[in-house]
Amino acid sequence: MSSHGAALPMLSRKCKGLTGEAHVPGDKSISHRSLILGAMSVGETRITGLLEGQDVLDTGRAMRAFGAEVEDLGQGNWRVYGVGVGGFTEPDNVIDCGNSGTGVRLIMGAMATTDMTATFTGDASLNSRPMARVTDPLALFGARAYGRRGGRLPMTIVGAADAAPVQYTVPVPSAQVKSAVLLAALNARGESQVIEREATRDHTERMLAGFGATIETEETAEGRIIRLQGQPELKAQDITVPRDPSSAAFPVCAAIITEGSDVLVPNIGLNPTRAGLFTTLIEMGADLTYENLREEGGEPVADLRAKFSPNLKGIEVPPARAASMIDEYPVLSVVAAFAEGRTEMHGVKELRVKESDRIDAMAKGLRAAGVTVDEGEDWWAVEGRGHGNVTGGATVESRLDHRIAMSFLILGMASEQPMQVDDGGPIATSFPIFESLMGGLGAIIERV
Ligand SMILES: O=C(O)C1=C[C@@H](OP(=O)(O)O)[C@@H](O)[C@H](O)C1
Ligand SMILES: C=C(OP(=O)(O)O)C(=O)O
Repeated sequence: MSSHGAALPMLSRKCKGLTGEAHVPGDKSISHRSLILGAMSVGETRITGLLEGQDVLDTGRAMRAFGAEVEDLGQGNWRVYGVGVGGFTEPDNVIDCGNSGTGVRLIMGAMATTDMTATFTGDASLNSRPMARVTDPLALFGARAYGRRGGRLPMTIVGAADAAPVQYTVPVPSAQVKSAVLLAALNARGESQVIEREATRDHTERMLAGFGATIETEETAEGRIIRLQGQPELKAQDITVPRDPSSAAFPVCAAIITEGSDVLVPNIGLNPTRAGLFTTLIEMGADLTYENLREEGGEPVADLRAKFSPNLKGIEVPPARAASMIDEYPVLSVVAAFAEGRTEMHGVKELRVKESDRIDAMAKGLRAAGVTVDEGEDWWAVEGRGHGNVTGGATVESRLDHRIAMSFLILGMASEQPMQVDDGGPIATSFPIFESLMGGLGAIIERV
C-alpha cells in the first residue's frame, strides 16, 4: 500500500536507450529547510523551484499548523510568511509528517525549545523509524518526549522554553540529527556547539548563515565543530532551490547501464557532502562527465552528461564516502549488478533505518533478479554479472520506500526481463515526475 491510497504496481522493461535532457526537481533537503527556516524568520520568504513532493508538502502543512503562512503561488514558487524564532503557536491537532524522516526530525528540533506541546505521527514506514537519536539531544535542552516503545512515533514532544545552550557530539552520521539540534539551539539562550565526527550534508549550516544567524564551522582533528548563537532574528530570504543530486542519480544511473544512452542532466549541485555517487560511478569506469562546471550561490554546479558505459568494473566504496551518498546506495547497487566483478559498500548501517531496511530490500530484490548479494550489519556486496547478463524478471516489494521502487524500475530498463514493483506510489514523496521524466528519455514504464 502506498501512504495515500491503493498500491500502484509498476513495471519497466528493456528499452532501446535513453536520450535527451532530464530536468529533475528541486533538492528535497533544501526544500524542507526553506519552509522551516522561512517559518522561523521574520517577514516574507520567497522560494523558487521548491520540490513539490509529498514529503515537502507535509512539512509545509506542518509549518502552517505552527502558525506560519505558507502559500503555493504556482509553478514551484512558494511564499512563507514567518513567525520568527520562538514565535510558533501550538498546533491544535496531530502533525502528520507522512513518510518523511527529515520533516519530522527537523520540526521536532524546531519546536523543542518553545513553550508548547505537539504530537507527531507518520505512515507505517515513518512510525517504525528510530526517533531517540533526536529526542536524546533534545532532552539536553529540557524537552520531553513520550512515544511508543523503542522511541517510535506517534510521539508527543513537550517543549522547554527558555532553554540553556548545549554541547552535543552527534553519535551517528546524520544530518537530520545535527539539524534538529541546531534548530532547537536557535531558540536557546547562548552559544550551542554541535560536533560531528563525519561530515554530513551541510545545508542547515549554510542556510542558517544565509538567513542571518551567527554560525561558524571549524574543522578539527575530532571532527567538525559548529557553533551557533541562540535567539537571532532570522531575516526572510529569496531562495532558489537547486536541483536534487539524489534525484539526478536515477536518470544518470539508468543511462550508464542502458545500451545506446546519452542523457544530459542540467544544473546539478555538486556540494561535496552530496556528490559521492558521481565520484563512485567515475571510479567504476562510467562515462559520466561534468559539463559547464561553475559556481552558483557559493556551491559547485554542473550539467551531468551520462552515457552508456559497457566497461563498468566493481570497486570498494570506502566508509568515509557513505554520508555523501547515503541515499544513493540502492541505485548504485543496481549499477553494480551490470559491472564486471564485485562492488563492496562499507560503513553503511544507516541504510538499515531509512524508509525501509535498504540493504535487505535491495538484496532480496537483486537476488530475485538473478544477482548475488552478500551482506553484514554494516556492509554489503554485489557480484556484478556484466552487461547483458542481468536476468531481471521479478516482482519486488517497494516497502513504502521511494528509492527502492525507483531503483528496481531503473534495473528493469536494462535487464533481460522486465522488473515490477508492487507499489510505485511512494515515488511521489521525493520525485513526483519520475515516470514522465524517464518516459520522456525513452524509458518504458507501465502501470500494471
Ligand atoms: O538532512 C537531510 O535532509 C537528510 C539527511 C539524510 O538522513 P540522515 O540524517 O538520517 O542520514 C538523508 O538520508 C535524507 O534523505 C535527507
Ligand atoms: C532517507 C530519505 O528520506 P527521509 O529520511 O527524509 O525520509 C530519502 O529520501 O532517501
